[in-house]
Amino acid sequence: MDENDESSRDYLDTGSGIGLDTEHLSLLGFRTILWNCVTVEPEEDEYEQEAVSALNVFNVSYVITERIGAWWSGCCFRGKRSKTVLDDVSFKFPIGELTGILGSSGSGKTSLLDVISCRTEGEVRGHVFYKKYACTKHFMKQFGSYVLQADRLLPNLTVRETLRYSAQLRLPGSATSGEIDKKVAKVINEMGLRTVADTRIGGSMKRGLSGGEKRRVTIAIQLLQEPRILLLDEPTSGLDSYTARSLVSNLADLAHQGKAVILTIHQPRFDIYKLFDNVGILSMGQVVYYGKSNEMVSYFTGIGDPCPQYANPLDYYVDEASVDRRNAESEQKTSGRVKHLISQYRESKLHKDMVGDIEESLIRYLDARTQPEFKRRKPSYIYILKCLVSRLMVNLSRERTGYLSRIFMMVAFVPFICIFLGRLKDNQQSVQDRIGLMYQGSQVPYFMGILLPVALFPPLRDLYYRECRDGLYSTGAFILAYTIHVFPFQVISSLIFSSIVYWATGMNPYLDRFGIYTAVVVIIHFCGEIVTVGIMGMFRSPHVANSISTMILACSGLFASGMLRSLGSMLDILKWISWATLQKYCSEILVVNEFHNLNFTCPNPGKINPCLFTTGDVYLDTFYPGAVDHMERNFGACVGFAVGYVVLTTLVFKLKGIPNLH
Ligand SMILES: Nc1ncnc2c1ncn2[C@@H]1O[C@H](COP(=O)(O)OP(=O)(O)OP(=O)(O)O)[C@@H](O)[C@H]1O
Repeated sequence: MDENDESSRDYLDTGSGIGLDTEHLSLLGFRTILWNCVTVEPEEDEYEQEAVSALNVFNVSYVITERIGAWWSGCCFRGKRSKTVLDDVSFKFPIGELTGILGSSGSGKTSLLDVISCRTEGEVRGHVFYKKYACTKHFMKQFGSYVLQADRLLPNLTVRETLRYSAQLRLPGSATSGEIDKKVAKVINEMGLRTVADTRIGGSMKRGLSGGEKRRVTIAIQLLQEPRILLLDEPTSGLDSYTARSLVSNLADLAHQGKAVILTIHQPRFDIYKLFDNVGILSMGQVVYYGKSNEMVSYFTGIGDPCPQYANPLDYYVDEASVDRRNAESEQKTSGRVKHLISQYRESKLHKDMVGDIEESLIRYLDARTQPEFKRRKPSYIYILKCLVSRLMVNLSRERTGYLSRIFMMVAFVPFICIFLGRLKDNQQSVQDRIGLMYQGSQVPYFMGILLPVALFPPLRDLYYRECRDGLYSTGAFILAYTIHVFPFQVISSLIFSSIVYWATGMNPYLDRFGIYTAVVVIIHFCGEIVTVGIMGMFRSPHVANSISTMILACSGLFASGMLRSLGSMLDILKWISWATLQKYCSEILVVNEFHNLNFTCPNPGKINPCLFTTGDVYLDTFYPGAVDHMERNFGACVGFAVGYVVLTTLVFKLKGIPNLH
């Protein structure tokens, strides 16, 4: 799904609004709501001042299409089936209050947050509006924040650095360094991170923050842009009960400062329950209870299901709302009970009053509907690029293994090449040795270019997915920043590699030829990395990217280099394909660079060991005819490939879109 595809919430945002007014209440069931797009800042409007203002979710259903059977069966109708994830649910989330959404696994909690934040993958019906504003993707990007279940943070940055870089990307371009620092200090205090502000985040290999502190950092990042709506998917998962309580208490404080804070949670302790202003219990995509937390027990008691003494009400009622699927009999029994609870809630005064309230708000929303002007003054492209490059550099500089492997991994291959080939001579056998050496020169840098991103790119990609979804920067800026940050390392490692291999094996001893060899190694190394990154935009698994990229390298080495088999004797189709490979051009450059103007000795001319190649040019005329005259063309093609791969990688990431991360 395209991140910028506003039409995915088409039920909210098309048309002119002509003819829709309060008399059209009968239209409450319709799918498309319209508004006039005028430029009003939310604070400036009296509608904003009203105590009834809230985030409203009205009659929302969410249906996804899931594939069944083998992957190829998805292309015909029979291979798919629809699943109703949320079925006609309504909520009124008051501003300034903390709401907990509970339910057993698969009850639709995360899906509800997905719908509110416009991150859905299926068909959504119903209305989501905040005061008089439709909650479109644009609106949510500007005024809402969604804290996902997983913390996607760079492990080598400190808390302060993480927040500082995020602030640079999030705050208006006009924000000064002092303002950014102030903002960062504020959220550090708000989330209770003062004592760990200068501690590294840490990762699986190197310990840093605790799980609870990482959650706080993730939330703090979202607070930087002062959202009005804060959604959190299981913020307490994996935390001990004390840490979970203190986190929820923080969230309650934030809500009471005037935000609508909604979090999903599995089974909170009683002291967490007391922190919620409102509680919603979902089951099978429907609502079992939604209302004030302190009225929940009396509601259930009223419908004949009192909470046993000493039981935690949330535990008890979430259990009551769960379906036991261990066997058919218990499934039938428990699902009957849950259906009864759902229908009782739908018939309850509590639900009817809330729906009545939302309908009233909907009429007012329809009358006053408008959208705030989306005029977030983003930082300039150059500023964003500088910030991204700087963050990548700092992150890499803190990771010794990654940093050293960027410089020395290719060099580790040098001894094998030198020991295997030894020092080149100028006899007939050295023709074969030279070809072997050129082949290594065209393969090793590419292969090393594959290995590095397989290990180092995935966490950066995850961070990009989150930040790009939050609208902080474009795909192009990310790929360019990545390219800029790896390029110096590629030049350095290629230079070390070529300096040793070139002089130790005794290739053509001219500085200009050494320069050409090095330049080709840099280009090949660069292309190997960027192609792999592009494939990782297509496939989530780094191992798949590794395999595909290695296969591309092996195949193009086979039929495009001319070093394993003469190009002239190959099938025409393979010859044509070879024109579309980097290997063809860089191999020609390497071979000409080494063989042109080279003389070979011929010990017994005309007798045994017939002298096939008296000079390197004879070899070139035989196997690479015309290559000497194509040096500029071939160089141009290699540079073109490098630039083309960057563009292609950006396109792949853009077209593939951002997966629905949780
Ligand atoms: N994009 C999707 N594709 C397939 N199934 C989906 C999708 N989104 C939601 N579902 C299904 O909808 C149901 C509700 O999922 P959801 O993630 O909202 O549940 P949840 O209550 O958050 O569960 P948990 O507590 O385990 O995270 C599940 O059965 C899930 O498999």
